Amino acid sequence: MTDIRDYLSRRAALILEDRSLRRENKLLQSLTEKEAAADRIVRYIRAEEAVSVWGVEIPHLFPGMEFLTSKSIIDNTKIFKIISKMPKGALLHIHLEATVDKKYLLKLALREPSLHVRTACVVTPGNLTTVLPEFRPFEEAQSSQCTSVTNAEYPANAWLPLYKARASFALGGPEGFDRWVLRAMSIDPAEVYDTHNNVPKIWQKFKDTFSATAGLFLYRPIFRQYIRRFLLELIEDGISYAEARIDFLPKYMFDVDGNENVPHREWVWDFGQAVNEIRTTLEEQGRGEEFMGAKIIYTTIRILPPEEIEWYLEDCIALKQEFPDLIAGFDIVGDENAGRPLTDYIKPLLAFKRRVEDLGLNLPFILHAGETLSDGGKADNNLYDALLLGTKRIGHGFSIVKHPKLMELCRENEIALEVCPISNEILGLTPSMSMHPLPVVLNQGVPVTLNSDDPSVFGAMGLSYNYFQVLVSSETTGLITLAQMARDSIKFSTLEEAEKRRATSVWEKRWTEFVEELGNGRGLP
Ligand SMILES: O=c1[nH]cnc2c1ncn2[C@@H]1O[C@H](CO)[C@@H](O)[C@H]1O
Repeated sequence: MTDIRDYLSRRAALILEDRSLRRENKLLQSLTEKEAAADRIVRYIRAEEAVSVWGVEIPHLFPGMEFLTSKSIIDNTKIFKIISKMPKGALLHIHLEATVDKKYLLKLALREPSLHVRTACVVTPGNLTTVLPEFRPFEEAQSSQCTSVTNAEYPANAWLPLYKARASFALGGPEGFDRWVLRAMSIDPAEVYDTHNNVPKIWQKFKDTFSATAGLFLYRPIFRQYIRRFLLELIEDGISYAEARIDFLPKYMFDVDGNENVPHREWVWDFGQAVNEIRTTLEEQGRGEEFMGAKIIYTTIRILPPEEIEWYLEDCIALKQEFPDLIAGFDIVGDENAGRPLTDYIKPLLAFKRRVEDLGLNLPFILHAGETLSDGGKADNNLYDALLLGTKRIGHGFSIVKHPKLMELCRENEIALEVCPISNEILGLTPSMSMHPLPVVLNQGVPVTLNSDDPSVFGAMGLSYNYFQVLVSSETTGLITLAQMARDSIKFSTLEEAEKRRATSVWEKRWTEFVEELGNGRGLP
């Protein structure tokens, strides 16, 4: 092979062969002119911004770098503005407790006179960043001789009315109180990249954000408004359907009377009500096509002793029977490195599978697995169990690239990965998107959907930031790859076939409008 033309054609053939498993390959062979133009435009702008935005040496920037230090830069890029307008299909991996903007959540809380707050010790300048607020409602205001958690006389764990504790907060007044609470409910760059820069430490902080939020989230008047806001936030970012994981480990939430007595069926009921209301509102505005609804993936946490999981599995089945359109599947969540592996639960999980089959329910496992750096450890091995248990999709599957056989299984049996790029970076699995295993998975032809996991904790609202990080960190990946993932998000959802057809055709219509706008320049920032 010494002839240059011969060399170049063999080179092109080799590249084509190398990429032949990629799922967008078929699409690429049959692009409309407008799609091809939109793809070229995005590639052009990306290349230009790789130099003008990300080519700066001091401070060292690069596309796909740490999210929290680059977010304000991302916000101002043309690529981000374009991606924000793209229709995204379905969002299949999101933990409801970590979705709604925390400032909005705090605003909701401050409107609730029955809410109280407490801390495990006096809050001081020295412990401000580590002491967590805990919230809960009481029917009658609780009184204490002391009105402030910052007062040296504050008795540990004494409940104070929220508005009093806020007004009397000595470390910056009400604004200081808000800063303290918001900080406890989210993660900041100094924690991710400095004080908590490894997996166990950042998981500790991550779990604290859920503890700080729990008392607000699990208060019914807030819960109801929270779900509405969650749905509106999705729709705002071009997402038309979601399967949200909810942690059902607490058996009750607090009701408006301050009693902890609202059972799970009421949570699901409230969720369904919110979905219906948002649907009606959008239909009234002539925007009905933007929203196909939302479902719940029932989850419990991998700290649960195996003998206790049966109650939750039965609970999940009962909820599915009562709300067949709202319960999408079952999962066990939490830190896979620290918590129990799936093997601890095999017996009850197999029994659940049999029960579900006998009852003729459509209630699949949709399991977290392989969200880890380990190779052959218990968290990595969860992948074997998730697949053997017949998981419909895999939550994360970060470590699957170490297992060619498992990738083959996912490809052959069409088991999609729910990839959460920003989550993986912030939770310490990769220093940047350039090191993320996503390209390996894509090149192996494994179906992938992109997801946000815990957007309000990571400060990455919607899906656009995750789409952005993926698009800018690979030159193979283009707009058409993202389109494939968006299509796949509908295909691998638990929607019924007829609903999928409808969702896909609406998506196609919005996609066509999107590429046309890009092609004719109107959609350009
Ligand atoms: O990326 C994740 N992997 C595993 N568990 C998670 C992740 N994000 C959130 N949670 C867990 O989900 C529960 C709330 O639904 C929380 O317990 C949180 O730790």
